[in-house]
Amino acid sequence: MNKVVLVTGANSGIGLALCERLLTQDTEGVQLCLACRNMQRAQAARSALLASHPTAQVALLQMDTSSITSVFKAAQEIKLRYNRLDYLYLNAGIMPNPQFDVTAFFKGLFSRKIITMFATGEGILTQTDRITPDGRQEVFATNLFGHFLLIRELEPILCHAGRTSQLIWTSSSNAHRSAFNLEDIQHQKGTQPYSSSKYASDLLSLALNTHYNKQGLYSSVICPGFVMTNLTYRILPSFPAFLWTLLMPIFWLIRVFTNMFTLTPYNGAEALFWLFQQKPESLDPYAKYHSLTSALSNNYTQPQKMDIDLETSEALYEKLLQLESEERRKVKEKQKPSQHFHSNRAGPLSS
Ligand SMILES: NC(=O)C1=CN([C@@H]2O[C@H](COP(=O)(O)OP(=O)(O)OC[C@H]3O[C@@H](n4cnc5c(N)ncnc54)[C@H](OP(=O)(O)O)[C@@H]3O)[C@@H](O)[C@H]2O)C=CC1
Ligand SMILES: CC(C)CCC[C@@H](C)[C@H]1CC[C@H]2C3=C(CC[C@]12C)[C@@]1(C)CCC(=O)C[C@@H]1CC3
Repeated sequence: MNKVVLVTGANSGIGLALCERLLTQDTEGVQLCLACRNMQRAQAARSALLASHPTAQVALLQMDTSSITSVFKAAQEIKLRYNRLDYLYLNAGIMPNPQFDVTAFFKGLFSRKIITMFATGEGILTQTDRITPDGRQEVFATNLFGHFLLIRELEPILCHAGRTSQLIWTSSSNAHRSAFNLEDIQHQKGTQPYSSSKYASDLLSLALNTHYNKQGLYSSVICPGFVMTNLTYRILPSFPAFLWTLLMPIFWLIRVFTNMFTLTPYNGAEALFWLFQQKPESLDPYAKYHSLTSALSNNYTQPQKMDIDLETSEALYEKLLQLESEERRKVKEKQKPSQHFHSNRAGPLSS
């Protein structure tokens, strides 16, 4: 039977490269669903995939992970379209208003931390977050919470007796414990919402394994390395695309010192693709699976233990469940006046 695979943020970068790789491996064997916020960009991605794989099954779904209503609506639509979901790639992500600290970068160049700086971006990047119309921090809502709600809504088609399903998070080497605070999970106070959201996804993946493995649902985390995509181009907005291209020889040279410079979306998608081929029961819930590219341009996937613990992951999970209840309550409140007219119809969010 065809595997049903849903990818969020599938219209560009690493998400799109993953779709291309999945179809190249087995065009007829997968039913792809590209979940994107912008349908024009989604259409363009679908056309590109069909151009190289004309017989492939590629469906589109509108979903903005930063919007609670959009996530609930998309989840309803998914449950109508599919009665099983084998792989859910939680890949959509943003790093808004990045600020690149040039002084810290030059200091880093002459310090012992130079390799870590290039591999993780640690110490040289901050961001200014925004508030969504739902009143949540945008980075938290987009990268983490929208995905959490989606998983919770899709539980009936992800958890099936006698078979397994996989959740696969695109995390980052930029995920740091120091950027995350259990008392401020949305990162309202700090200047590293991106790092915080990615560390939270590492923790959440562990908690999801704790709560769902017995129902056949497994969660894993990957790091794509440093990849040239829309997200990274925006880090230096005054830097035109051709200058990035001119820097490529330097980046290839850096690969000699860190294999995290995967650079292309194809290479960055290596671990996402590798996990597709693994038995989920054999995976380590404490490991982050890294896409790596050697100096000779060979791609491979390597697990690395994450700096996470069960207690913090459970505490985060509890807080997310609380936020989820709040959101469900708000949605029910909004639905109340119309219930008067549709009293016998179960609403899409009645679960
Ligand atoms: N590039 C890198 O070096 C690294 C990237 N990552 C992670 O990889 C993932 C993919 O990013 P990458 O391919 O690099 O960058 P891209 O910007 O190319 O891809 C991000 C994707 O997420 C989508 N997206 C953003 N916000 C939303 C939203 N609110 N709702 C739905 N979709 C949304 C984007 O859609 P749209 O086109 O409409 O903006 C786009 O399709 C992200 O999670 C990122 O954090 C992790 C480590 C390193
Ligand atoms: C010569 C200079 C202009 C080179 C500047 C390089 C930096 C902009 C990059 C070096 C390491 C990169 C990196 C990221 C962003 C860009 C760098 C800081 C990420 C933080 C992007 C998002 C991630 O999730 C992890 C990346 C780690 C490495």
